[in-house]
Amino acid sequence: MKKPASSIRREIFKESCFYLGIIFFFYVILMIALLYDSERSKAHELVKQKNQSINYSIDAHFNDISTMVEEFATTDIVREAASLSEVEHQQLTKKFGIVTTTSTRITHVYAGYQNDLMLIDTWNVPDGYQPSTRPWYLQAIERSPNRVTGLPYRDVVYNDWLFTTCKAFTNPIDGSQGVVAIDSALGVITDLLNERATEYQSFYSFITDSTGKVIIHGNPDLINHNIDSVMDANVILETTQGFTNYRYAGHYKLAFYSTIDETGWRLFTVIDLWEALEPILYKVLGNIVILAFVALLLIFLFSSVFSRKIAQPMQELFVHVKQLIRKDTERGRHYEFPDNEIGYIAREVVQLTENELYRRSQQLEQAYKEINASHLKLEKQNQLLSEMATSDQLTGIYNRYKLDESLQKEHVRAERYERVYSVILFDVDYFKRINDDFGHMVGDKVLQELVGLIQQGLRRADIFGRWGGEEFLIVCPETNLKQALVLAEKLLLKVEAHQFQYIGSLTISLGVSQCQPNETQSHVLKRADDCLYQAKELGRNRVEYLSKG
Ligand SMILES: Nc1nc2c(ncn2[C@@H]2O[C@H](COP(=O)(O)OP(=O)(O)OP(=O)(O)O)[C@@H](O)[C@H]2O)c(=O)[nH]1
Repeated sequence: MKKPASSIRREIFKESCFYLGIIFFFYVILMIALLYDSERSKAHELVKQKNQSINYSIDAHFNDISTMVEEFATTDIVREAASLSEVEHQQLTKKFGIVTTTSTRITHVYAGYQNDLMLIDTWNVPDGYQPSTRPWYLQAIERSPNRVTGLPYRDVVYNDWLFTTCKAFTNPIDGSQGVVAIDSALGVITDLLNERATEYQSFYSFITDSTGKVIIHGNPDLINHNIDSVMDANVILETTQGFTNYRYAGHYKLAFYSTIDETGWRLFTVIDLWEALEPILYKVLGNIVILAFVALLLIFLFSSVFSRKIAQPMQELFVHVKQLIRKDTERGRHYEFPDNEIGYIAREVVQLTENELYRRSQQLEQAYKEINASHLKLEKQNQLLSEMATSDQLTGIYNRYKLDESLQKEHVRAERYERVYSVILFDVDYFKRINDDFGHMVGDKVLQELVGLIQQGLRRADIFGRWGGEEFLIVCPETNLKQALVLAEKLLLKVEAHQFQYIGSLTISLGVSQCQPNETQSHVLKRADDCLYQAKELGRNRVEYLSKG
């Protein structure tokens, strides 16, 4: 039986690998999609939260300052200061100073008047300083009765960027105008902007004013530039807040922008999109490793389970059938096929195979018996043939051919060992008459009866055969003439005394001779024949011999 090219176990392993590979592939795709969505949402959420937190802080900051400015703008001593005395000026300046020192976020609190009176907390106003010409004063007058919040300008003393919140008012005494203002340092806001979101290294924020001009940015060179110089793309910021993606300096950015209510500024919070999505790669790789391990485990599990359930019974069946076909009597361990379709098929196949083998072995056995029988028959026929070749058909004793052969052997043996043997040649007297009187059939019966009678008087070692017609020869090994004569006489008397069926009595004549040294067997026979002839001549029913042997 040809060995199968593959095995069920291998097939199961291959199929498990294939299908689990497909599941693995789709799972990885799904995982990437889900992770992408989750990481993207997380990044969106974080950027938005951070943006809103900064927005609230800045808004709160300017809200406090605006409240103070509003309060100062309605306070009598502030509004009327241009009409008041130096002492009252000092009182107001002192008040401004207290506010400045109690709040770290406030740099200066001051008021400028139409008559160029300048009252400020700690700063020594230089001679000739005209507040009414300063941008903060002019803007506040221009926007009056509204407040101006967060007007950026560069501090003349420290060259720092400051934000002024200011509001114009009218002196109720003389109707002149004035502006009260509070400065807050850029540092307060940049500190807020620079607070990093721990998750993302690329995180930063910047602020533009309502016209799109950059007013606060980590890179000071970009301040006062249009938003176009910060973003490659022309982002249309029509809504008050939202997400935007853009490319800047070769990096994809994710940004959330919102409007700071108090100032009308736009606050942008930005991260590198790659940094947001990078964890996906590591998570996917990590998951792939875990999943590959799980997949291998599952493959191993599936293979072993299916192998046990399907492959093992089939393999056992394969081995079983192979053993049956090879007539391997040394069966392996006993295996109980499962009680399912496979087991059913296996048992049927085993049964069929065993039946077929039994049928074949029966056939073989039958063929073997037939061969044996014909062999026996042949042997019998051979034996018969051999018997026919050496036996006389009528009497069953040795024929002439066998007698010749036996005599020759005995002659050689006697010569070699210097031993003696004798021969007795005898013939039925007047046998022709028996044939004539009783018929040939009776003659045959008489010859058979005579042979039986003679055999009774011989030794086992004597060789007895039919010499021809009604003439018989006895070869007596280790027997000298004297002993042979005794035997011949005995046989003579025995035949004479016997009553034959159909014919009654008959006689025989015998010629006896003993082998002499250096003569041939023919000589021995010739002498016996001569003696027989002589016995016939001398009246029959007698034994004759020559005295020399
Ligand atoms: N029934 C029968 N007769 C045989 C057989 N062989 C030889 N004979 C007969 O035996 C007879 C022998 O006759 P003869 O040779 O004249 O000798 P005899 O009649 O015995 O006379 P003597 O030998 O001289 O006593 C013949 O008639 C043969 O035909 C045989 O196998 N069966």
